[in-house]
Amino acid sequence: MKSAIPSLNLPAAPEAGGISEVTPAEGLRAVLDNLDALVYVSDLETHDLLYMNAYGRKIWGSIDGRKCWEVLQDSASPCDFCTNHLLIDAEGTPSPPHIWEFQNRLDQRWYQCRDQAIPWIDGRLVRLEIATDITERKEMELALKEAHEKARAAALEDDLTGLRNRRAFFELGNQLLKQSRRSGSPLAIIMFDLDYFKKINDNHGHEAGDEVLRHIGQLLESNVREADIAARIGGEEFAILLADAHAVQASELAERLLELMQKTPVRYRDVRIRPTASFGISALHPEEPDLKNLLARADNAMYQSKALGRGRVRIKP
Ligand SMILES: Nc1nc2c(ncn2[C@@H]2O[C@H](COP(=O)(O)OP(=O)(O)OP(=O)(O)O)[C@@H](O)[C@H]2O)c(=O)[nH]1
Repeated sequence: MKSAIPSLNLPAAPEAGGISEVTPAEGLRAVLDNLDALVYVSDLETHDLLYMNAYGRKIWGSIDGRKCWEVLQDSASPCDFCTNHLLIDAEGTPSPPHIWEFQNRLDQRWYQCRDQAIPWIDGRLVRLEIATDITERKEMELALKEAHEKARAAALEDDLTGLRNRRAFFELGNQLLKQSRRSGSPLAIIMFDLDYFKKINDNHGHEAGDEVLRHIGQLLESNVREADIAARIGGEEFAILLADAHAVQASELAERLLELMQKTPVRYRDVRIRPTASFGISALHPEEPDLKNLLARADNAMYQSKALGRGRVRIKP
């Protein structure tokens, strides 16, 4: 006895009497309805759903007289991410399959979709989508990406103050410097070192010193703009890169920080500590090779502040 559809390897149907013969359509339906993937066909223009296999109907329900965006997305209009326009070229001939990944709004699962324009049984071109659930892989990828971003953020942050660390200062600072050179906008730097910090540690303990450093971190966080880069670049050394600013603006900010250090003492147990710092300011030269150079000038100015008695601001143009 021969099978009715040998290419589908279906069981042979009896030729006469008994059970009716298996048609090619039934055979294809058996294959499509047992696939572990969504398969659907919709009209490229009207978005009417013409076919959806059992996998899809089980998740998204019946397709009768409904559009793909109603069934698959519960939307009131075509999806803004619809790929129909990518499936045929300007002459109206089918383009190569378009493969993409997205998260379905209704079941919140991730799918890899393979979209293609194919000739339908009545001759018109229609959209065929085959979508495979890739949620587990996607979740693993997203978790890995998140862990990677967290690790990177931690590697660029100073644990004690929450400011950028030295590495981040140079990494981000050099980017900002290049950007400023390209756009021709000014860039200024403030560098400061706390005065007689060793005495704070010696007199009140290391924990009190840490509290002072944290306090300085908060002062910087609340006084620099989003575009600026504030960092702790050494034990009691800080630097701020000020985007789109000249030395005079940097100097004004430094004076304000010095004043705030005096006005808002650090409370540690029963003592109030009023730290001061020596500030050095500089600004980007048109031919500045890198951030190291700019920082070296600010460092030089900072040492002048120390030499002149500390608790002051010096500019080295
Ligand atoms: N509490 C605390 N102290 C630190 C930290 N990092 C560095 N220090 C201390 O900072 C002090 C720096 O001392 P010095 O380099 O002599 O400088 P200074 O006492 O501030 O004196 P001048 O800079 O000359 O005004 C040292 O005692 C370091 O141990 C830190 O993370 N926490």
